Amino acid sequence: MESLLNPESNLTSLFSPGASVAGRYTVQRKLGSGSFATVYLVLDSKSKSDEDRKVLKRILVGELKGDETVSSAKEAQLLSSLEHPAIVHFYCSFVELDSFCIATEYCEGGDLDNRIRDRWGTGRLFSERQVLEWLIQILLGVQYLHERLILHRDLKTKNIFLKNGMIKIGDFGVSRILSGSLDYATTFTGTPHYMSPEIFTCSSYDTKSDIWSLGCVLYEMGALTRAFDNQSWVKLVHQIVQGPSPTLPDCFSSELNAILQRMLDKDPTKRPSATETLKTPFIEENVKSLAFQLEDLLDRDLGKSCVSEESAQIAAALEQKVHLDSLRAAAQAQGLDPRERRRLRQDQRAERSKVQKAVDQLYQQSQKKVLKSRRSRKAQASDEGGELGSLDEVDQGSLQQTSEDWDSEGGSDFDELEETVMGSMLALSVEQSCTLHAYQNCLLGILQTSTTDEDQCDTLTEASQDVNMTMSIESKIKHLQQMCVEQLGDDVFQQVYSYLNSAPQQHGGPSDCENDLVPEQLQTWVQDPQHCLMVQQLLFLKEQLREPSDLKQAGIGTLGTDW
Ligand SMILES: Nc1ncnc2c1ncn2[C@@H]1O[C@H](COP(=O)(O)OP(=O)(O)OP(=O)(O)O)[C@@H](O)[C@H]1O
Repeated sequence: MESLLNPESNLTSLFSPGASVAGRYTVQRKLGSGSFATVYLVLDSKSKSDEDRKVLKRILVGELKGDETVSSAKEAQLLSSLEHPAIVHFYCSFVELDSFCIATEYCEGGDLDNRIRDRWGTGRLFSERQVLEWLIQILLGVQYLHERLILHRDLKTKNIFLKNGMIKIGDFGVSRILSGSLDYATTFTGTPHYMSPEIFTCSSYDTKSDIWSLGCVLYEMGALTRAFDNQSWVKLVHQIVQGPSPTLPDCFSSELNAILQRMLDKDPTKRPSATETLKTPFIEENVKSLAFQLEDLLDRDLGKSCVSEESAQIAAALEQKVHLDSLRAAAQAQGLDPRERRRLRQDQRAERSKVQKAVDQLYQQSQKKVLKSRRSRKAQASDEGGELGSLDEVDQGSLQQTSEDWDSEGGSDFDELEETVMGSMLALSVEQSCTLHAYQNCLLGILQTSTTDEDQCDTLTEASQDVNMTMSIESKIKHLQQMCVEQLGDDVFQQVYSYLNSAPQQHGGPSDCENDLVPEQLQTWVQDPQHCLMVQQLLFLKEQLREPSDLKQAGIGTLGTDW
C-alpha cells in the first residue's frame, strides 16, 4: 500500500491557537475537520467591517503549479463577488506553504447537522413552521446561486449553517475552487447520502441534482434522520436509484410532503427548480407570512431603537439639569429670606414640569417616526407593484391571523420552543437588522416574480459551464484512499481494507446488497460506520476499474464519472 499524506502531521503548529497566518489572521481555535479540510476560527486584524471573527479553511494540497494557482484565484474572485444573506460570505483564498486557505464568514450557530443531532435525544421534532422558515431561506440561497449559473454540488445539512438564527449556505466554494485545478482534490465529499440518482446512472449534474440534495435536507429537517441511509454502500446506491422516496412524519402537512416528493423525483426533469418551489402556492403563502413577520420584527426593532435613543438623550439632559438645579439652589438658598426661597421652589417646580412636557413630546415624536417609517416601507412595497400591492392591504389584524396560523400548525409532536430570530424579543444588532432587511428584500422579490419570467437559466448543466468536473477513476481512487487513511489511520485502514477485500460476499464488501450491518469484527476496529462505507466505496471503484461490466450485473447501471 503506498504511503499517503497525513494532513494533521505537518504544519499543525502553524495553525495552533495564537498563531498568526498570512500576517493578518490570529488563530483562536480549531472548529473541526472534514473530508479534506481543517477549519479554524480566526480573528482578522485587517477586517474592513465590524466582523473580525472569520473562518479559515485549510486544505493540504502539496505544491501547486503556477497555472493551478491562477485558476483557483479566478474561481475565488467569482465567489467573493457573491452577496446574499443566505450564502456564507467568501472573503478570499491564498496559499500558505503547502496549504490552500479560504477565509469565509463565521456562523456562530454551527451547522444544521449538529442542530438536528442535538434533537435526537429529545424525541421532539422541529415545528413545521421552523422547517418551512429554514427551507425558504435555503431555497432563496440556492435560487441566487442557480441564477448565476453556479451549482452547489454538495448541499447537505453539514454545509448549511446558522448565524443569528438565520440560514447561511456554505462550502460550495471549496469544491469549485479545487475541482478545476488540483489533481486529487475532487467534488467527491465522502457522503453519498445526498447524491442524486443521475449521478450514479449517468454522468450529468445540473441544478436539479442540487434540488434532489435539498429534498434530502428537507426530509432530514423534518424527520431528524437521513432520507437515504444504509451502511452498505451498494445498498445505499440502490435505495437512491431505485428505492421509494421517504415521506415526512404524519404531523407534517400534506402540502409540504408533496413538495418533498417532487424534489425527490427520480427523474430530474420532473423536479421543480428553486424558483418554481418558491412559487408553489403553499410555499408562496409562507413566503408572504415570513415577509410580514420580518416586517413586524423590523418595525418593532426600529421602535425599540428609536425610543431607546431618545430616552438616552432625555435622560442625559435631565441629569444635567438636575445637577445644575441643585448647584444653583444651594448657592441661592444661602442668602435668601423665606419668601424668596418659596418663589425659588415654585420656579423649580415649573421648570420640572417643562422638562416633563419635553420628555412626553420627544416620546411622541419617536412613536411618529416609527409609524412614518412603517408607512413609507409599505408605500414603497406598493409602488414596486405586482403582488406587493396585496401586502399593503393586509392590516395588523391579518398579520396576527397569519402568525396564529403558523403557531397552530405546531402539533403535539413538535417542540414549541421558538428557535428563530423571528421569536426574539431582544433588540436586534445592526448586523442582524441588515441581514433581516436583506432577507425581507429577497422575500418581496419572490412575491414580485411571476412564474412566467422565472429562471430560464435554471436548467443549466454543469457541462455548459466552463468548469471541468470530470475526474478520472484513478484520481478518485487516490483521493478516496487518502481520505480513508486520514480518517482511520494507516493500520486500521489496512485491516479493514483486507478484511472487506478478502471475502466481499460475506463481509459487506462492494458486491454485497443484503447485509446492512457492519460485521462485528469491523466494529472492533471502526467506531463510525461511515468510515466502512468509504472503504466499501474504494473497493467498489477499484472493482469498477478492473471490470466495469460487473457493475451492471449488480443492478446499478453505468456508474457516472462525475461524482
Ligand atoms: N463558516 C463556518 N462557520 C462556523 N463553523 C464552520 C464554518 N465552516 C465550517 N465550520 C465547522 O467546521 C467543522 C469542519 O467543517 P468542514 O466543512 O471542513 O467539514 P464537514 O462539513 O464537517 O465535512 P465535509 O468536509 O465532509 O463536508 C464543522 O464542524 C463545521 O460545522
